[in-house]
Amino acid sequence: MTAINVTNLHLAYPGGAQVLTGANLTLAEGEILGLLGASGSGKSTLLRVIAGLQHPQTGTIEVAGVITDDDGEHVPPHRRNCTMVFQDAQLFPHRSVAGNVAYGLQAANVPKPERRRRVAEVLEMVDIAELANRAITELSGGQAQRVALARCLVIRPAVILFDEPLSALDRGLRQRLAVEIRELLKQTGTSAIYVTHDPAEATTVADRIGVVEQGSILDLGPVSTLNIADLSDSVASLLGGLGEVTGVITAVSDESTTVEVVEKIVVLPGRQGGLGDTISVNLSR
Ligand SMILES: Nc1ncnc2c1ncn2[C@@H]1O[C@H](COP(=O)(O)OP(=O)(O)OP(=O)(O)O)[C@@H](O)[C@H]1O
Repeated sequence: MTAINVTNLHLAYPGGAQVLTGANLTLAEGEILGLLGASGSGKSTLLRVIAGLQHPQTGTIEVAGVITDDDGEHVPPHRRNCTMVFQDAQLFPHRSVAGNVAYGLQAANVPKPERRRRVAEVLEMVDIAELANRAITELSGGQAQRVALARCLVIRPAVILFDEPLSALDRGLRQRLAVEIRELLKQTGTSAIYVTHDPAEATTVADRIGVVEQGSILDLGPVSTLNIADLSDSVASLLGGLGEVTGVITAVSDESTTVEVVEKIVVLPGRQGGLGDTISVNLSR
């Protein structure tokens, strides 16, 4: 079974340009897709459509084996086997941390003892057990995103849709949380689409990278085989720009090497050096 199947999606805002023009996407069970794209390319729109918060004009969407959109028929958001994490967390300000996390279980009439057990378990997983009774207004940005993630994980959805969840946080925290989010998704077998502007974050979290361009989704394939030399200029620029650059390696694995060049991030295929090494990269073709 596939986690998500999107076929030939079209969407235009009233009075606006066509945003999605025949977008196709397949996400395997347990897979994480990192989605990049220029500002205004339609990344948020795509996630909102998959979540059921907006309806496409035409096209078919299937989430965890269930058709959710087809020919004017739409399954409401709360009946889809997917949830969404937003940039600004969107927590309920009048509920405590535990109250926010319990919300989805209450709505699903999960009995109180099981609710308590599952909330405690997931707060432990995202490493904020000690914040259970804390007011939402007293949380840092990073803590708020941990609560938002816990609120999704607790209902055990097949798919989580992330819309720039870490972009309000500073780079160091962003890299750390990106690693944790990947671990949690893999540990729970949850599939995900992860929208971000930051290519380093995308390659840290995702198995595969896609780009939203001109209304459709371009699949760049697995992170381990990403090669900037194969990409068009517009896509390469999303991954860090062109030309000769020198920078410091900030993340390295057998699959990819991330180089930070002042405020620019470049992702290279394979292992190209050690953490903290200075490296020169020629991105011209
Ligand atoms: N409610 C709306 N009404 C009209 N146009 C909209 C609406 N929401 C988004 N748009 C337009 O649709 C296009 C796609 O927007 P969307 O927010 O999906 O892009 P995005 O890739 O997520 O952008 P960003 O990276 O800046 O968040 C943009 O041109 C935007 O101005």
